[in-house]
Amino acid sequence: MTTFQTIDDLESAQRLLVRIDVNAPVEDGVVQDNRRFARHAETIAELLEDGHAVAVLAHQGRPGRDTFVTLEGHAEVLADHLGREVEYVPDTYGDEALAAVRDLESGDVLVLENTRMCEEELPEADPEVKAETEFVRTLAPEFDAYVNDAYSAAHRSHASLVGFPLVMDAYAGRVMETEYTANSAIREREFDGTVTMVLGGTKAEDLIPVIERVDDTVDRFCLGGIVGELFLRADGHDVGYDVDGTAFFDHQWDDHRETIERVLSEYGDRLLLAEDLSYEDESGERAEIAVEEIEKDTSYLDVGSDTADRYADLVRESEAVFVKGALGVFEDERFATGTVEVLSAIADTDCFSVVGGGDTARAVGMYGLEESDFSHVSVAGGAYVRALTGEELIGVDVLERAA
Ligand SMILES: Nc1ncnc2c1ncn2[C@@H]1O[C@H](COP(=O)(O)OP(=O)(O)O)[C@@H](O)[C@H]1O
Ligand SMILES: O=C(OP(=O)(O)O)[C@H](O)COP(=O)(O)O
Repeated sequence: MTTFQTIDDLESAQRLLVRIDVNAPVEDGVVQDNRRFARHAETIAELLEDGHAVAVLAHQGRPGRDTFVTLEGHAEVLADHLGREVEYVPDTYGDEALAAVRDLESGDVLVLENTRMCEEELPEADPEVKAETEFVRTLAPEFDAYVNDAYSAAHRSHASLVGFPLVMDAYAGRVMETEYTANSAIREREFDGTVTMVLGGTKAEDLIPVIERVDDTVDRFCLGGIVGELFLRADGHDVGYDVDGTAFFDHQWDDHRETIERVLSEYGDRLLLAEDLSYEDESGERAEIAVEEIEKDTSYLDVGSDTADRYADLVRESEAVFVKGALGVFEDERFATGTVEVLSAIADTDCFSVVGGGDTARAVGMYGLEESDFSHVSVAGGAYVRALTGEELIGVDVLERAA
């Protein structure tokens, strides 16, 4: 049961401001399609069929990262999924944006510029504060209603996610509704056998607090990716440092060192770290090294084969497996071993399984696995792991308040 209004409750032919989350990988400046586009395209198609006019709000990347780009490419990917023209305007709520919004007619869809290019979108603040921003105050009167479909960003208290429901009618889109229902239900399940959580990816800051909060439901954690390297650093290995200009490790280490060290010492054998890692050698080939021998100046891009085999064996013995984040840079086939071996092991068993993360979910399709091999493939990462712990999502909370 949802406690917010959904798009089923909308009157037809409205002017809608629709927040989606198509935050996606960017390679050489070009946005890559991921599962999020197809899922949100279904919501938008349904809205257009009902005669609504749709202006889309979304973010991409974080300021300062090379994935922080405009939404021009996103509009093209959405247009491919929808099979119709999608206008893009390089402005979010200035004169150009307002002119384009006023021209919208029933059945039209327009993508506004990356919300994170507006100063008032970030940083996080209370919904009441965000509702007072010029961003929200300028756009809200242009629309009949606001639809939030961005479940995967619902853990962020940013203007485009939490400001609008406080000042106008607000509804959940299909992705918001289905992801919320599926992820909330997971928490109610009980498992007789071993429950394994596989944690990787780049956003250690989202995962480290979760490890402690799911402590009583998860029997063991298999770590890889950036989060795994930070734990290896705490374990005394020369890894988990920013090298070659990366900005993944040091700030997350500074912010979470205490928790990482505490979890490492308290969890013992339940917390599994990589025993070998993989990197690119001088000839551009995948090479592997045992963690005892690793050197500080190398970028490690995947767990090694022994670690991948060990994690896959543990998955095969489990009754439930939760995955968030990739064990390596799976987008590059040379460093996909850890992620793909573990996902394949899950797909081959009939355990209850959830794979989460906008980027990680993409690995399922990229390497010939079927979504039907998993109990649930979530397009959300940080929001899904928070749902597992029963933590409230602020973006959902404001929709409930609006109802
Ligand atoms: N060792 C690593 N170095 C750099 N990137 C990594 C490493 N391991 C995993 N990744 C990256 O993590 C990304 C997925 O992590 P993240 O964005 O946190 O998760 P998601 O979007 O799936 O929630 C993948 O795109 C992968 O390339
Ligand atoms: O991709 C997202 O989260 P995820 O990687 O946890 O799935 C969301 O778009 C949130 O992005 P953010 O983590 O930069 O705030």
